[in-house]
Amino acid sequence: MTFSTFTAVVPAAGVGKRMGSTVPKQYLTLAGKTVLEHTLERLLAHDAIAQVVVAVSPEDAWFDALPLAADPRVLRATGGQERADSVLNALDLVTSERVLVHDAARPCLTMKDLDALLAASVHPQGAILACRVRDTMKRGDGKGAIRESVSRDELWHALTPQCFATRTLRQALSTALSAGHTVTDEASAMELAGFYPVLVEGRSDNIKITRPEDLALAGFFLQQLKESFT
Ligand SMILES: Nc1ccn([C@@H]2O[C@H](COP(=O)(O)OP(=O)(O)OP(=O)(O)O)[C@@H](O)[C@H]2O)c(=O)n1
Ligand SMILES: C[C@](O)(CO)[C@H](O)COP(=O)(O)O
Repeated sequence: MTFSTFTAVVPAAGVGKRMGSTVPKQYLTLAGKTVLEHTLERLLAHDAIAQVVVAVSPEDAWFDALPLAADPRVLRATGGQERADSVLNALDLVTSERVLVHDAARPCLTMKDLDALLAASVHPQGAILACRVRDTMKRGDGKGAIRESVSRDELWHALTPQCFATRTLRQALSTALSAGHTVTDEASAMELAGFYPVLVEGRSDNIKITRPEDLALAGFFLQQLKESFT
């Protein structure tokens, strides 16, 4: 399948509080390179991705040392206070009509999932990779006990990449942030603006490295993907 060209925005300005490492998690080493390098290589391997804008903290001393930072397809933007601020800053450098946003901390994206998302990106309201929740779901009462069971039939984990018309996403994020909303993914901003992005079922091993145990898990998944990856 051939696609028009996209820019990818990669928010990489987080400090990784939940990871608890001294080096931000996107610069931890995984199978011989940094998490961020794995992520960038996977995006740049796709023919439809012409450029990647990486949002990096102004204090970041690691990014410019990566060989990929000198790649003409890679641009550096200034990260912000929250993930959504970083994405909005990066969008200022995006000139393509459509953009996809992918966490620096998700290094196990497959080409097949990226293909599926880009194929769905013709949807005018946008599209995101997501996977169905597996376990029985409970709502807590806020005091440590169960209030009720919740049907899992309509519940999904929001993954990245998430793909939208650049102008619409910029407007949606900017409006949501100005109104003081907490926006943890791009789809949330689009929802607040009245859009209904499509859910594209992706692989559950496209994990976000969030806690210390996730690093070894991502290493295992990357090894498995290397053996089966097309
Ligand atoms: N101000 C921020 C915060 C996060 N991110 C990026 O957004 C992605 C997903 O966020 P998350 O996992 O929450 O990363 P951190 O904010 O680094 O983690 P924590 O919340 O544990 O501090 C990461 O690639 C992270 O670098 C960013 O670009 N700018
Ligand atoms: C964008 C994201 O990866 C989707 O799951 C997520 O929202 C990042 O933020 P979080 O604070 O780790 O939920």
